[in-house]
Formats: sequence, structure tokens, C-alpha cells
Amino acid sequence: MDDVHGRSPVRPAAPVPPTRNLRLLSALRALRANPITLFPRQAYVEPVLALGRGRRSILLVNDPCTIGHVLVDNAGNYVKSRLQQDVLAPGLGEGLLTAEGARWQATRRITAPLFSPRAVATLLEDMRSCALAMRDRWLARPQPGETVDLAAEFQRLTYEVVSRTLFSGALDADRAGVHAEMAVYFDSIGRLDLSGVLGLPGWWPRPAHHRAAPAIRSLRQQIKAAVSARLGDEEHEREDLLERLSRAADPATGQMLSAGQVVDNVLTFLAAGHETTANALSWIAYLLSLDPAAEAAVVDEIAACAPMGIADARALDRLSFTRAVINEALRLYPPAPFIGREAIEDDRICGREIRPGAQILIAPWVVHRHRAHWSEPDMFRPQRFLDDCGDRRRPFLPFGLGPRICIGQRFAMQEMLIVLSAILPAFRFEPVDPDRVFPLARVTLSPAGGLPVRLVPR
Ligand code: HEM
Repeated sequence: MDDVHGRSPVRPAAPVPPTRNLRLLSALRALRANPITLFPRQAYVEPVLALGRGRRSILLVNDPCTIGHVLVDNAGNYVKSRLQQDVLAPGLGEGLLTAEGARWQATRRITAPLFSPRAVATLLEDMRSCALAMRDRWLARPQPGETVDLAAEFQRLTYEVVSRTLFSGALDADRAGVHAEMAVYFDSIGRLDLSGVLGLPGWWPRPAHHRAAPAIRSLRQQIKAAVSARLGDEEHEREDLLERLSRAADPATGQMLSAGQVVDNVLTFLAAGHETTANALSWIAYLLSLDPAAEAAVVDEIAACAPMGIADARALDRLSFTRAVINEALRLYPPAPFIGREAIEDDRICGREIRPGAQILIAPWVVHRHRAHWSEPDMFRPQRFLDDCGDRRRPFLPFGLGPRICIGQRFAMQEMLIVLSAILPAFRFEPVDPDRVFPLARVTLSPAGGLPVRLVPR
């Protein structure tokens, strides 16, 4: 089907699914190297599919009603899965992303006011100045058309945004160091290891945890120092996340977070708040580089709707095609490609008995490319988000669903719109080797080996 410009839509990089389930050893190898290569063709067609056999099998759920059942209607029966906790909890402890029950509820109540529409709108100017600083850095390069790793540039930018907006720069003393340690943490623990997949007990030695331990220790020490400095500073009033985590009480119970929980949450928001958005921006830039007409439409829209740059949140609402491009990038390359859950009690889904401990996988990577729900699922066609915007049946969940939906969704959308409107009028991006761009799933979905591009000034 042709797109709005009368051209065939673009097919961006993706693995070719194997025709059937891989044998155990190949499956384990694929799981460790890049789990998105593991899903067989059937996975993109069936409403539910058991991956693996017996007690260790994982139920892949694609059917929109069943996804709603697990994540929304019966969410109380499904906690974060063992595999997901195995990857995240060693670093993030009992932060908002990994906590359960009363502790999660209290933390969500304490942090939610900072992510309300009004609160996020107040961060607009800080986000914009971070984005413009990156653009100006690029403009100041001695060689126009120089090659940069755009993925690394976006990681740095989104880290700066989180650091400035949520922590008022309290963790900026060694920003590069914190950033590097976080990369070590994600790269080692982000690889599924065999002991986790096989469900070995917690005391079983896990090499990835061992490798990540020094980075996690150092990160926690730096965060503890920043929290102490803030608690000791009675002079300056701030209304940021660090302040809320350290001093605010849960409105329902009056209780405050413990010192350890504050550190867990600072690390959680630093990690969850920059890595995902950076990857989304990389994928958007990659997709636009493949589709010059869509790129021109975004640049024209930004010029028409925000000629002097984004001044307020209302200007963001007018960027409807740019928003469709962002959504289409989040569909094709969901930065959080897997959502794992574990049943607490018996349940029944899609005619199957679910026993306590059953592992459920909802994979936006698969759901967003499912043959039953999307036409031309592997094609880049942003227009689909404008044509069918009333169609709520399509399962689109880059930010999750239900009570555990991403608290930073609005923050991330605003940030992406602001970054695009700051940089796209000044530059276009030419991937150095578009054929080598390939999605790699760790905790998040990033371009394997970064995204080397030529920065071409307009
Ligand atoms: C494009 C960017 C982002 C994507 C795709 C994304 C995706 C997600 C997803 C899928 C979940 C739900 C996980 C689950 O149900 O197991 C989640 C949760 C979360 N996200 Fe995001 N996220 C993004 C940006 C952000 C930002 C900017 C922040 C903070 C500033 C953030 C903080 C969190 C936190 C703290 C949670 C846990 C919420 C809870 O369990 O109550 N995320 N995110």
C-alpha cells in the first residue's frame, strides 16, 4: 500500500523470524545474544503461544483482551516476573520500577505529583535548553558533515535532561562517571543469563551480577552523598524529585521512604528516565533518514507550528504528524521491548490454566508487529496513527498499561517533541552504513553498536 506521499513505505531493519521454535541450545544462545531474534513466525500470528516446554515455559500473550486482563483488569494477580526482577532488582532494589505491593503504592503516590500534566509542562524550558545546547555543540563542530554516534549523543542529552529537571543537577559532579557506570550495569545485567532463564535460586552465582557489582556500589555511594548533601541544605527550596523522595510523606499513610529506598528510587528514575527516551530518539532519527518525505513533513510542521521554537505545551499539541512519527517509531522499536509478569494465584487466560508462578511475557516488540492487528506491520508508515487514531483495538503499549504504566510517559513525549523541534530544523542525519543498523534487545532496545551518522547542516 502506498503512503500519503504516493510512495511505497519503508521497511526498516528487523530480524527475520525463524520458521519454527528454535531447539533448546540455539534458543538459549539467541536469548543471550539478542532475544528479539528468538520469536518464531507463529509468535506474530497467534493470540497466545507457549515458548519452551514444561515448567520453565513462558506464555507469550498477544491478544489485546488478554493483555488487558493481565495488565489492567486482574493486575493484582500478576507481579513483575522473576526474569525481569533478576535483571533489574540487583541495581534498582525497591525503586518504583521493581517494588511491589504497599511499598510500590506508597512510592507511586509520593512521586506521581511530579509527573502530572501541569508539573511536566513546567520542565519544558529546561528540556529545551538542554536540546539547544546539544544542537549548538554540533553547530560549533569544525567540520560540517562530521560523523558522530547519534545514539551516544542522545544518551548524554537525555541523561542531562533527567539530571537537570528531576534532580536539579545534584548528581552532576561526575556526570560522565555516573553515566559510564550505568552503562556497565545495563550492559552486563541486561544480558539474560542462563541461571535466570532456568529459574535457578537467588544464591546461585550469576557472573553478570558479579561484573556489575562495582559499578552499582559506586553509583549508590555517589547517590547517597547527593542525598545527604540535599538533606543538609536547608537554605535552598526546591521542588524536584530528590526533594520529594527525601522529605515527602505518603499522602495516604504519612510514612516517608527509608534512606535505602530513596537511593533505589534515584537510581531507578535516572536509569528508566534516560535510556529509553535516548533509544526512542535514535530510532526516530534512523527512520526519518530512511524516509526523506516523512522527514520533510516533520520539518515543515515544526516550521509552521513552532517557528520560534517550542514556547509552551500548547505548541506541542499542534505537532500531530511529528507525534505520529514518534508513535510509529515506538511501535516498530519499542524501547522497553518486554513486559514480564508472574501469576500469584490460579487464573484462566485464553482457555489455559494459569498456575501460581506461571511466567507471562507481553512483548511490545511482538505485539506491535502482530499480523492480526496491524496492516504492513514491518513498514514505517506514521500516517497510520493519523488515519486510525480512533481505533482503540490495536494493541499499542510502548509505555505499558494499567497501574504499572510508565510514570514518565508524558515527560518522555514532551522531551522527544522538544528535542526533535530543536534539532531537525538545523540538521539532517545520514547513517554512515544504514545496512548495518540493527535492533539489539538488552533491558532496552537500542541500535547495536550505536548509530554512526553524518550530521548534515541544513
Ligand atoms: C520513550 C520513553 C519511555 C518508554 C518507552 C518507557 C516504557 C516504560 C514501560 C513499558 C514501563 C512499564 C513496565 C512494566 O509494566 O513492567 C515503564 C515504567 C516506568 N517508567 Fe518508563 N518509559 C519511558 C520513559 C520514562 C521516563 C522519561 C521516566 C522518568 C522520568 C520513566 C520512568 C519509569 C518508571 C519509574 C516506571 C515504573 C512505574 C511503576 O511501576 O509504577 N520512564 N516505562
